[in-house]
Amino acid sequence: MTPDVITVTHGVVGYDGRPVLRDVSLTVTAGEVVAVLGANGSGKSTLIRAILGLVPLSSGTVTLFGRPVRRFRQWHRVGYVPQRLGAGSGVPATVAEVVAAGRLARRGVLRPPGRADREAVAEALRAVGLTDRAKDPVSTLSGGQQQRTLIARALAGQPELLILDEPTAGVDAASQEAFAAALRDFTVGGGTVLLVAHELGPLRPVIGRAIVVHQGFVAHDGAVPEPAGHHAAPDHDHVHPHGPEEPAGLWSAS
Ligand SMILES: Nc1ncnc2c1ncn2[C@@H]1O[C@H](COP(=O)(O)OP(=O)(O)OP(=O)(O)O)[C@@H](O)[C@H]1O
Repeated sequence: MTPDVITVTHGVVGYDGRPVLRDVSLTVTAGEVVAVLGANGSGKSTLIRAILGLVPLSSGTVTLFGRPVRRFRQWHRVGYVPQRLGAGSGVPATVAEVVAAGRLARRGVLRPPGRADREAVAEALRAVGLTDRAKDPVSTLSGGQQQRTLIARALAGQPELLILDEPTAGVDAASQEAFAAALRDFTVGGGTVLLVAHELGPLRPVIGRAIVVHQGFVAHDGAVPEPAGHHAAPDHDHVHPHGPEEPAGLWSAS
């Protein structure tokens, strides 16, 4: 049996007493690439942050690699790319330095980087197509390239699970393609991915399953739904996971 990497069981999360996730259950198993979809404010980032133990559940449970997230200590097994961090703004660090920071959880701050660290950084830069920019200050990169730098930083830690919050939002097409290729390599190596997305674009072929969050519940868990405008396609399988009040346009009803 494929081991469970993430489980959420009847997860409830609220801010200031206002419920955001009302009753969410899901399981992600090793080697899956799962997209979390849903309208703005539906709770996608909150779900990701609850999975990482960054926001507390008011009820329910989360496990990572079979351990309750509260007691999870093996953070080197997880790579996290938060939403719109902005690696570059005002930071004089080079691309290679930012990516090398992704090794810290593995080697600790006191030990100087060794050959394995240097190789992991080089491999992560290659995976996202930024090898030729390694020595450039991050601030000189485009927004998409900065986002790729953050993804490389997560990859450099050689995690088993990658969690990414809107990794391709506002990212140029070339960076989206590079990211899709990096994800494919990561999963070929046995990695598991959970990512939040608004539009899948070039990521679409890499995604194996979609979870649609709607009004604090999982409205759909299964095949990747087609976005609006694809209903006439001959292979359209009529997956309509959205609720009746969901605004049209993202994963719209026909
Ligand atoms: N730290 C917080 N404190 C209070 N309310 C919050 C906090 N974080 C998020 N919220 C609220 O919770 C709801 C869900 O937010 P969340 O960021 O999880 O949604 P999302 O689906 O990721 O949205 P988007 O697609 O716009 O990024 C929103 O109404 C948001 O305003």
